[in-house]
Amino acid sequence: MFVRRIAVVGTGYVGLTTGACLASLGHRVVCADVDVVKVARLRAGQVDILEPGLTELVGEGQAAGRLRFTHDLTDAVADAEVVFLCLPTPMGAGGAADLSAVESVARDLRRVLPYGTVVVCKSTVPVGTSQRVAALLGREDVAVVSNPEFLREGSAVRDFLHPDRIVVGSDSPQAAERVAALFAKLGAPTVLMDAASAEMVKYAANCFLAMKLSYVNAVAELCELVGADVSSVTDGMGYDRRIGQSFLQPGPGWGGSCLPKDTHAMVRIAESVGVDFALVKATIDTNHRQQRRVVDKVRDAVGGTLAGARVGILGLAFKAGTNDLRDSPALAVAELLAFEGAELVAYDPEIREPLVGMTVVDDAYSAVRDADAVVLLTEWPEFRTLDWARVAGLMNGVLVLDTRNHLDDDALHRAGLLREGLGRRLPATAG
Ligand SMILES: NC(=O)C1=CN([C@@H]2O[C@H](COP(=O)(O)OP(=O)(O)OC[C@H]3O[C@@H](n4cnc5c(N)ncnc54)[C@H](O)[C@@H]3O)[C@@H](O)[C@H]2O)C=CC1
Ligand SMILES: O=C(O)[C@H]1O[C@H](OP(=O)(O)OP(=O)(O)OC[C@H]2O[C@@H](n3ccc(=O)[nH]c3=O)[C@H](O)[C@@H]2O)[C@H](O)[C@@H](O)[C@@H]1O
Repeated sequence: MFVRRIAVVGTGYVGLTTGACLASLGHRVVCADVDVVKVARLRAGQVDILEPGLTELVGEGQAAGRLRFTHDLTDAVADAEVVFLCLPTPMGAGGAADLSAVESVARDLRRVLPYGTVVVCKSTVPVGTSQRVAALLGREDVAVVSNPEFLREGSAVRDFLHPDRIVVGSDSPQAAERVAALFAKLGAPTVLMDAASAEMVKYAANCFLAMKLSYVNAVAELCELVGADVSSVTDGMGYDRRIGQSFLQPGPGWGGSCLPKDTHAMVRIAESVGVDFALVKATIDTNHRQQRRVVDKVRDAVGGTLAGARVGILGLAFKAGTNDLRDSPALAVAELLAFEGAELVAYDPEIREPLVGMTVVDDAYSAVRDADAVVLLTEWPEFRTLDWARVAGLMNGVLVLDTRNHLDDDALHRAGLLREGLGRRLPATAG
């Protein structure tokens, strides 16, 4: 394998994982970030995001002299052969992706890139961005490649090192080959295509995943009404290999730093070419409906009005295994509950920071104390093994709304609690 000199711009979930993993594959990597505090912490080996294996890889890379951090872009790219852009592309005005970070770095790179560098856009960006980056770079000698990233938070390193596929798109086949070669050691299926298609793959994949989840949440609602059990339904569906078992778990709505923004961006991409992407719009609407359904259930549980009701919240992160709160459905539900006057006490094993509209406490038992109802919003394993008799003794009410179908019915029932999951009928009696 060729060892390449690589620069990675942006050291968030994607950039840090990319940098540390490429260094672990033997490449020489310099990571740049505008956040000087983050750079200083990374130099000291301190990784602030919860990603198994990442701290170790950062330490090993630095110790081996293959991984370095800087806040100086010029320094980072000084002798780079390939430069990865792993910059944020948050939801901007009207739902479109905000490309300001990508564009500003492209402008800055114009004068400092060594001759013949390949610039790789790993950020999720609308079709045409590679061309836009090429125009901003304004360098005939520099090729631009789209290499969308498919890792999930909480398993970023594993996903990066064992990807289902690698997508590399460029209007320069040589540049695409050069980028694909960086990952050769991973032995993953590599799909080469033009830049526009690669940019589209990322949105098409994330929107498909979101659509699958909204579909299953809508099926869960129907199951409640017709008396079916969504777990059995998805089990029965999932054995069909065309459907698959994964990504069929109902929840309080899907969230996170990407599915929400990418579905909105897709709607805007479609609008920009005169298409009304009704399917993706319905996917987003169904997600909001799911969050409201959770609130309706909590309201019912506390006697029809949330004003003055005390609600214990278990879980705030957008899914288990991460401390990321960006676009967390738990926060969306909490906001709706607070809007109706509920008093919220929340616990999440990985969140300690104070949050507006609720009291964040240090343990689950403090969260459920005096609660008229408890709602589980993130599927942390530790919630399965709570002492439910203790919970029952602390609570004021008896209902635990389990929006992740994560808890053991019998354990709660034995403690005299009423557990309501999603997508199944309410148990008739509590103990
Ligand atoms: N978080 C995820 O699981 C995934 C994210 N993506 C995409 O990857 C891109 C990056 O996402 P994340 O890593 O989650 O973002 P992030 O917010 O975790 O990290 C972005 C980093 O870029 C830095 N930054 C911002 N402006 C900069 C500039 N001008 N120069 C240098 N550094 C700068 C920030 O300080 C931050 O450290 C986005 O387009 C996202 O949609 C793609 C796949 C997975
Ligand atoms: O572009 C991105 O940033 C990434 O977005 C998602 O990854 P991630 O945001 O880490 O989270 P997921 O594991 O996909 O979960 C998203 C949301 O769906 C929910 N979910 C997921 C699976 C499921 O069966 N049910 C369910 O409700 C999760 O709780 C979470 O709120 C995609 O899975 C990644 O492939 C993609 O790279």
